[in-house]
Amino acid sequence: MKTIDELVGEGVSGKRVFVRADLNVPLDGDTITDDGRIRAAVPTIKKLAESGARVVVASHLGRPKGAPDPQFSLAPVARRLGELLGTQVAFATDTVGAGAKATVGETADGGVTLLENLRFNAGETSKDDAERGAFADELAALADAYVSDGFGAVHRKHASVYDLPARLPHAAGYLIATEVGVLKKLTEDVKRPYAVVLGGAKVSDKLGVIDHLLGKADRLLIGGGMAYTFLKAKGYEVGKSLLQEDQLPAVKGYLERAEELGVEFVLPVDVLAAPEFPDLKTKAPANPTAVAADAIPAELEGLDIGPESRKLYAAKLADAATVFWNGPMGVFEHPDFAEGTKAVAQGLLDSPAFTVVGGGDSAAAVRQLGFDENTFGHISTGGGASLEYLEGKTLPGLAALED
Ligand SMILES: Nc1ncnc2c1ncn2[C@@H]1O[C@H](COP(=O)(O)OP(=O)(O)O)[C@@H](O)[C@H]1O
Ligand SMILES: O=C(OP(=O)(O)O)[C@H](O)COP(=O)(O)O
Repeated sequence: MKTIDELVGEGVSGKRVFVRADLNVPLDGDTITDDGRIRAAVPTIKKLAESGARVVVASHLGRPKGAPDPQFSLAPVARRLGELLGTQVAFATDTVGAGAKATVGETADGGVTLLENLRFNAGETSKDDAERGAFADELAALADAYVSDGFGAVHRKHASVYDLPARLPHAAGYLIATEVGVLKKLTEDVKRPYAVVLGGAKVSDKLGVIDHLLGKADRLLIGGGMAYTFLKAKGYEVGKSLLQEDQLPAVKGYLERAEELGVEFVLPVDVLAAPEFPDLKTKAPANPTAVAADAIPAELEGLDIGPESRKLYAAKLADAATVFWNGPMGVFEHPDFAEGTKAVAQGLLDSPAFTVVGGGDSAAAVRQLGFDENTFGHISTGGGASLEYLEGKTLPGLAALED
């Protein structure tokens, strides 16, 4: 895999260099609520601009349906990127159309242009190779070289991630190198005890990784929406909590295998529950009740781990040597359900463990809850991508960079 330094060493001055970044940031209207992914993209863009390249940056944002949709425009991101780079970032109003061609054509040596959302084009995410390839051809016409730096999207077989590097001289950017370097350590020479904390809401995406982690980790701490499928698998009632009914047999299998292998599963002993999912806009008080995890009343929904579980999870992190954490412990966006996630973040800070936090929401949670991100070993910009890497899967966007 060629590095960006090698590419720059070959000379990029005056060349159009396409940077596939992951600038998929959370937005409230057109206000960016967490700019971590934009900041993570800066070193690569800066290096190329300082080397005289005409930098063409592209990303997806959210999941629009293959056509322009103003709520997913990257315009606010262009403004923020410009502030962070300390330069004007030209924004193309489309991705490969007349607007993009004109804006890229006007980009000076050392200048930066951001294209509009890649996913405004059906070809970007198409499952049809020819349709994706045709879109990749249009993207390739805008550039002379390609730098892959959108780690959060390298697990996607999308045109800009997978097909475009085959059409241009290509290299891996600084973010890809950092992310892969840290995750590699977790797959190769992990220091033990190795604890993995899993939570969040993308339950079916994440259950698969447990199968793999059973052979790697010493301890698995389960919280967030996925905890309830485990509690149910143990025969407990979970009321109105998030439940992945079809995964119950698999989860029962994980619990049995863990016992055979001597891997410790840590599940909540109590949860904070409420009759309704909280209003995340008004943040109106939700009046949660702490209830035992083996008897959640039928009319309640578990929305965070409870106070006893917070102590338990902190204790299980205190003597770990390595921790990987993906997914918040509760609906942290509402203050009534943020304490579990805070307790895990604090537990990691109090522990001597080398800590990797992965995932868009997990990283945002750490920052939004007031923690200094620099005190964590590594905050990954990719949730799904880091989990799939740890699973040992071939990530399309990384495979495409190999020659
Ligand atoms: N008990 C729960 N029930 C429903 N949603 C939950 C629960 N716990 C956490 N969540 C939600 O999970 C979301 C984050 O999940 P996910 O996208 O899987 O994490 P990440 O982006 O870090 O990989 C948050 O928006 C949070 O509100
Ligand atoms: O937010 C992302 O992934 P993550 O929530 O797994 O960290 C990436 O930008 C990928 O987005 P996608 O899951 O819509 O392909």
